[in-house]
Amino acid sequence: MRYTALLMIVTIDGVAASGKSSVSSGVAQALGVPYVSSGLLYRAATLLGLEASLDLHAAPGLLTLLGAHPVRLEPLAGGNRVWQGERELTDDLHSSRVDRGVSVVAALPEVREWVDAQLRALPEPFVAEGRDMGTNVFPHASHKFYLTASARIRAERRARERPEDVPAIEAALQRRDELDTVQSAPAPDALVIDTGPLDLQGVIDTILTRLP
Ligand SMILES: Nc1ncnc2c1ncn2[C@@H]1O[C@H](COP(=O)(O)OP(=O)(O)O)[C@@H](O)[C@H]1O
Ligand SMILES: Nc1ccn([C@H]2C[C@H](O)[C@@H](COP(=O)(O)OP(=O)(O)O)O2)c(=O)n1
Repeated sequence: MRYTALLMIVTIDGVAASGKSSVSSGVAQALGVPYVSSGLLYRAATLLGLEASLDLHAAPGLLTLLGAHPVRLEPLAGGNRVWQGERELTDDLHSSRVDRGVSVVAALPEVREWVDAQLRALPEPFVAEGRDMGTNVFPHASHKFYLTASARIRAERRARERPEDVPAIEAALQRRDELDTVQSAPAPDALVIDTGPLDLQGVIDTILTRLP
């Protein structure tokens, strides 16, 4: 573990499927700290809302559900896990159904407050990834990064994890980029990295060389 990682928050934001969680996991493992995948909490709220047949545009029903059956994020360096009581939700959070609904849920200010409160309660140090880690949730973070890549490249990468073909995934990513625009601006002090020409280790190394 790097000694200097002991009191740091590193934020890695970016667009959908730009590599945030894979890169954060690699950086966190190199630093010997956990990483925190904020999108999983938005995905968990979406999954539970869908399972309960709730209107995803209506915050009160969702918050009542989340209050009655609390969700817990387990921020491990190798991969985050999400629990609702004894039930592990992790494997159900990356379906196309959740992909389609999550931007609607993430646009609700009350749900954003629910997520932010859980994130701010986590003990430092960690690497946090999402859309607004460097702008809204941890503006005081010591090191901030923002990942981009073209929609086609992101769709090609994600096609390896989803049953749909590349054009369908690309269209869905572009739709979600638009819906997520409000909370997805890079922090002014973030280093923007185009991951298109880089492999995963290349992105991780680009970040690690900028950390103390
Ligand atoms: N630079 C890269 N080069 C090639 N594949 C990548 C790169 N970054 C991420 N990937 C792959 O792209 C997919 C999406 O990455 P992921 O980390 O899930 O993105 P995000 O968390 O931004 O949605 C994964 O299969 C991952 O292994
Ligand atoms: N800090 C965050 C993290 C995610 N979100 C929203 C935006 C995304 O559409 C969903 C899911 O995010 P996640 O990072 O898990 O998904 P992608 O891998 O980027 O497709 O949640 C957000 O609004 N703010």
